Amino acid sequence: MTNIKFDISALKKFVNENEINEIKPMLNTARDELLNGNGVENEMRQWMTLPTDYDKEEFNRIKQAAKKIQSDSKILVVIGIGGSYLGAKMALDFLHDNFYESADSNKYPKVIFAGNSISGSYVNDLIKLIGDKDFSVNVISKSGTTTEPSIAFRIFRQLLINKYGKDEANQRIYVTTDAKNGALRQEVNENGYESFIIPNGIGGRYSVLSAVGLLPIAASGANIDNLMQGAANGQEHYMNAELEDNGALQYAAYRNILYRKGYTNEILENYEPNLRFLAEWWKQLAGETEGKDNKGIYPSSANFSTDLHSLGQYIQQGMRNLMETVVRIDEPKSDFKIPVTGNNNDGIQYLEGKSMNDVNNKAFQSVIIAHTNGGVPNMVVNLKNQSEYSLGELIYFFEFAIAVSGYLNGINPFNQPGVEDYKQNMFALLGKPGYEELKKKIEK
Ligand SMILES: O=P(O)(O)OC[C@H]1O[C@](O)(CO)[C@@H](O)[C@@H]1O
Repeated sequence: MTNIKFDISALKKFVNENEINEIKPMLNTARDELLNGNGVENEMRQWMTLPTDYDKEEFNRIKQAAKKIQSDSKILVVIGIGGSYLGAKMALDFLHDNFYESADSNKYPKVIFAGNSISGSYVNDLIKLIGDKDFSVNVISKSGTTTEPSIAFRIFRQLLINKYGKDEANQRIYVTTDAKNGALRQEVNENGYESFIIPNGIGGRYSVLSAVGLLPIAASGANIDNLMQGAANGQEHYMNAELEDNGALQYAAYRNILYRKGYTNEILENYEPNLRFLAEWWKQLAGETEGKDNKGIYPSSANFSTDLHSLGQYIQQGMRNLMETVVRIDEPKSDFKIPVTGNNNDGIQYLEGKSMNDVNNKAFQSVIIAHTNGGVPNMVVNLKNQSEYSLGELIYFFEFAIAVSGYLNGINPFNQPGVEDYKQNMFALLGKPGYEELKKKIEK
């Protein structure tokens, strides 16, 4: 039993039946490469068994740390970027109510993210928000040398020291990093911070079910046992089931069939505002995994019905290189009845007393019909609900599908060499020692 139903009924006019049979042998080869480890960079597949094979002692320490943060902090500042940020942010939004960050009554600390931009204004605003409130810091970086989180850590560590003194500040800093290497590991060794490990065989974008995601998620009051159980269910199913019964494999197959026909851009969509960051997380997962060797589906996102009033025009009638994947929630967290007012000045009297979820669902159905008529293939990931368990399975669904998709498209799904190029230039322009030659070259 899975909590996801992958639906391709809107693809009929775009994909012939024989096409899935034609791609199946290649898909199975890609799947086997992933499962058996005979693909490139096979040591980076530790995420695949993480939901069942994780450090239980560390898992308990994460829960203990979360309890301590809940008891002594009103704010947890989570510092990280890319895979060291997006998974936790996505999960928090997905699991909590839409305004959890601004709710004063929350019995759990607000979890606020930092170190994911180089904005001085953002830092000032966050310092203002913290004010005289008690806070802790969870700094997350596998390399320990990423510029954005390094800057933020300097700032918020100093703020902690100024407020609490060095000894107590050290008790309020939680570090998630490599087991042995990197600047942060050295800081842990020097200062005795509580620390958690990003396993060697897990890249940032596949790390949400490690301490990277688990500590912020647990600190926010969400249930990480259920999250892991849902992911374990996903692991069991998607690693073993054959194509006919395996939504993740089907998703990998169909998006590649479409890609090869010229649908080079995929838009991940939702109809619930707190799924916005699901797409942000997915964009890194898909983009860093697949976009290399001058190929790969370009991952983008849209939030409906909001963006039907902005991007909707382009999707309906713009360049026909788009495909859409909708993540739809079968049982939304709650519903609201449209008020009865007794007049029709706004023209929506016919909706009086109707459920907003029903209206939302009709919007979803209408969009699928309109967009497919307009020449945009649509796939739907139906997810049962927004529980921790369902999210765990959804995370596994996408990780597995995108990794298979990468091998299927003949690239290394586990590296990201292209990200380095701008960094080299930035280091040179900022005058980092060792980059003198490059600086001269750029300036010339
Ligand atoms: O955890 P780190 O080492 O700070 O890296 C953060 C992110 O930066 C990247 O390396 C790209 O710059 C991502 O792959 C990664 O998720």
